[in-house]
Amino acid sequence: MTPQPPAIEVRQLSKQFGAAQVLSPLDLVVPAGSIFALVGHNGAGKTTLIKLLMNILRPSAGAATVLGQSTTSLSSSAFTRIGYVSENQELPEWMTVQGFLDYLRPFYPTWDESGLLADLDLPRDQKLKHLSRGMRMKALFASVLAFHPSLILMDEPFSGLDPVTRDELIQTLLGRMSPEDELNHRGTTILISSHDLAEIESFATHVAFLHRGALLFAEPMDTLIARFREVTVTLSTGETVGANADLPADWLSPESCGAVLRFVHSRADREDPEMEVRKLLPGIRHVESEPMTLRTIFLALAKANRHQEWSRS
Ligand SMILES: Nc1ncnc2c1ncn2[C@@H]1O[C@H](COP(=O)(O)OP(=O)(O)OP(=O)(O)O)[C@@H](O)[C@H]1O
Repeated sequence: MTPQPPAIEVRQLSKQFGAAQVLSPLDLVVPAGSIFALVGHNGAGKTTLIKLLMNILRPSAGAATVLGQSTTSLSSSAFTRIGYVSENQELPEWMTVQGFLDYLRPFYPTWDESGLLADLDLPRDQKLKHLSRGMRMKALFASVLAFHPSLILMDEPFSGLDPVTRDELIQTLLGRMSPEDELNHRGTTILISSHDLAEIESFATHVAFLHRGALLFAEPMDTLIARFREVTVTLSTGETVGANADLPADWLSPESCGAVLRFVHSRADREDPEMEVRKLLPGIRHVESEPMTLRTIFLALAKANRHQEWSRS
């Protein structure tokens, strides 16, 4: 089987607004068929990256392709294969939900909205301007899922939604993704930015972490989860780890209090953390290492980066 080209390929893409460098030159590959999560603090550059991919913004330097076409020259037929959902999207407020779908239908040869309004429990005759936040997001999902896009870019689609609505949207999204077929045509690719890390961890296949406009990592979710462990070391009575101890760089945010040392191991896939600790530190009484969630990994990385930035300044 021939390998599929990536759904998105970004090469040294950067963005400046005036003198402010909002995205540093970054490289990113989003495999076809993946559900790729983009995470990062407020202001990290997630929306800017998604807007560059949609050609809503022009890059300051570098280039990107989506579905094999350069973002700066996306054809109208490419847009019939790309869905875009953003929390801040403007809608034709005067239209009803059904009127909105009727308006969009002629633009998309692959349109099929059957069952969508029922699945999303959307009132077809209600005007968009009278919809609640959750209902608006459902209407947007319906308008995108109806044309079966090959690629969906989603910017914070779950922000401010209650857990039931979020779950309904995720189930509808996953239920309507096209699977890989017998000819090895990859199914739908989703790039999604979100602060809802527990939700993201439950269904994303890949994750990229943007920090102040720089890409810290991008990798499959399972390798990321395998890489990180929270380690607690209890030393024998009388032993301590000094504040200036020379600990490995991949032991993040080490904190010691008396005979207890805690840190986050960021390369636990390479070496068993318990064995490594026993080799490097004398007088160990007990070592415990716990798996981490995407949320706790994100918090540990944020803390480690903050610490690095402070110690550089
Ligand atoms: N048009 C603009 N002009 C100037 N600065 C901008 C513009 N758009 C975004 N920025 C700045 O770019 C940075 C990145 O913003 P962006 O919206 O991409 O971040 P984000 O990661 O999506 O944040 P959030 O999670 O809060 O949505 C911010 O510092 C923002 O103030």
